[in-house]
Amino acid sequence: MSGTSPGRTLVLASSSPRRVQLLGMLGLPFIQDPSRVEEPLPDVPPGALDPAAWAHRQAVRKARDVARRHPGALVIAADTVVEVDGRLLGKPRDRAEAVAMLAALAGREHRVASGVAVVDAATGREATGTRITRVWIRPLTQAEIEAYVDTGEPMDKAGAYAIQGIGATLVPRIDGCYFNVVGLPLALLADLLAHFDVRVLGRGGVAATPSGDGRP
Ligand SMILES: Cc1cn([C@H]2C[C@H](O)[C@@H](COP(=O)(O)OP(=O)(O)OP(=O)(O)O)O2)c(=O)[nH]c1=O
Repeated sequence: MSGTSPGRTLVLASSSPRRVQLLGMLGLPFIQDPSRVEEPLPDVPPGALDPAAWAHRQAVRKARDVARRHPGALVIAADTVVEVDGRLLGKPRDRAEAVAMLAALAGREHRVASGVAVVDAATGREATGTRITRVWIRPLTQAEIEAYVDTGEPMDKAGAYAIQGIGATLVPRIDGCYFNVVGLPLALLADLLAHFDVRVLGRGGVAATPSGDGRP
């Protein structure tokens, strides 16, 4: 068992199978306990919400919520939103919304913002951060959009696509962390965990030192 201090429980505050899989890749033992406190995106004019600030706020809310149930644990939460033309896109509510989101993203670049929060339930100490990845989606015909929505893949994904699935065929290019798009930026997470002396590669393997609160 690499990394965690003896007796320290790591809790992933997420219902996302992608986040479970990504955290599992790091080889740190953890348990899953999803939070239900995520706020719906408010209906505000374009540009009114900063995507990274929104994702950060939701990640902190989720982590604090679950930390209350796990005294002594280190709790990890994340949140992911897509931003295009100053509008934030979460998960589509229905098929029509998924089609509209994909039409808005087709043939251009957009941004994916994820916030990550690690909360020490024993002390209340928090390490948090955000990452933004630029993603290009190729031009799509209406028939392609409908066919993609028919696969069912878009429905539980921010922006109505999954870069890790069939959606990979829509994305010719990204600039930034791939794992950020899937929902859990692993390089950032490793830096945040190091603030609590949890090291993916063992002592000295992660650059950050366990000082400061890790805020961006
Ligand atoms: C853009 C994109 C998003 N997503 C997913 C990641 C997130 O699971 C989801 C965004 O929704 P979130 O609200 O961030 O997360 P969630 O509700 O799925 O899970 P939880 O709050 O319990 O942690 O979109 C992909 O899987 N692939 C992609 O390419």
